[in-house]
Amino acid sequence: MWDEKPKQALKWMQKAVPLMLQLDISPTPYNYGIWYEYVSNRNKALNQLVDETLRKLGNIPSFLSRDLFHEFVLPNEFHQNNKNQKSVEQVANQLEMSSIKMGDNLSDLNAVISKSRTALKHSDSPHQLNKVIAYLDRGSRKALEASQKFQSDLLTAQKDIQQLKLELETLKKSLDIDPLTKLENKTALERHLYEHLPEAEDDISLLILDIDFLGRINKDYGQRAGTSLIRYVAALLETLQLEQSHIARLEGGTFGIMLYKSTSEEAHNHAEHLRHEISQQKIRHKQSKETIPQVTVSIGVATLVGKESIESLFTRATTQLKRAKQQGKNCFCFL
Ligand SMILES: Nc1nc2c(ncn2[C@@H]2O[C@H](COP(=O)(O)OP(=O)(O)OP(=O)(O)O)[C@@H](O)[C@H]2O)c(=O)[nH]1
Repeated sequence: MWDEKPKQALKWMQKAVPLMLQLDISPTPYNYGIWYEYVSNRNKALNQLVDETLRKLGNIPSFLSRDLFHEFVLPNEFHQNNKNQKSVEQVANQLEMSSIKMGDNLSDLNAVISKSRTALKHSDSPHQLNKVIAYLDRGSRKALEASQKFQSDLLTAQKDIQQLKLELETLKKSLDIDPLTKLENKTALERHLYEHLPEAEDDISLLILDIDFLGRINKDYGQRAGTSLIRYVAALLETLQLEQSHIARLEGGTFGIMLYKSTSEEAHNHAEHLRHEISQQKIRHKQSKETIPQVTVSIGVATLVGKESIESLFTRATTQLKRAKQQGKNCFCFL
């Protein structure tokens, strides 16, 4: 996508934008990049993935746009600047050098063996035979040393590869974690929802839970107290977590809870359970030791229906949360 002529670039852009509008694709920088590349039709793997995802899900989820963009659209130079990419390249280069050396040493050993064979045909005295044996001995010892060195290079490469794998895993995880509460973030929750979508049979629910009057708590007790409260609620939600569920902090004092393999009735019961448990907490302000007036939450619940999109599920749960707030808070609403 980086070195075509302006006329060609304009042509592709003019093709990409109407297609995005037609398919109702959000106009994000990631999506522009992906659809530009898509209409250029030069990356079969990308086009296949996009077509398949559209067929299955009806749109391209935001986390997937990001992944596709990084995998297919970013220029190679970017990847080469990437630290992990560089480390992998280094390991591959070292392995390549070791294997070339090992190849050379094996060819040397082959030459020694073949020369020894020829010499053997003409060796009719113990003295000559001794010379051939000594020659073979030297050759095989050299090959043995080379193979030991190769083995140790392989072990080092294995260690480096394991380390890189760990680093990548940690990096991947950190992208999905909310630093404030250590719960997962919205991207991770969306990922879980999309993962469960193919087998969903109206048994996925989304609860959006929001701490009531957080602004007032911030004002009365200070921002730090408000933030501690967010962490407190996060920890409590984790302890009350159902087995088949995922919890994430979406933003501020708002959390998303996805329940899978549970009926809408179970989702309503869980929402009520969470609301009740939180309202029963006696929370003290750390500095003044004063008990904070009852902390409550409002919850919006929506259960996935038919071929509904995740975006629509979020919208419906948010609408229900708004209703709960309007109905006086400390309650849950569903549709
Ligand atoms: N302490 C703290 N406050 C935050 C954080 N993120 C957002 N907020 C605050 O949370 C408050 C949320 O305000 P609103 O959405 O108006 O809601 P509210 O005051 O909780 O009132 P209701 O939701 O209507 O009950 C705002 O004052 C934000 O500044 C955070 O990380 N820490």
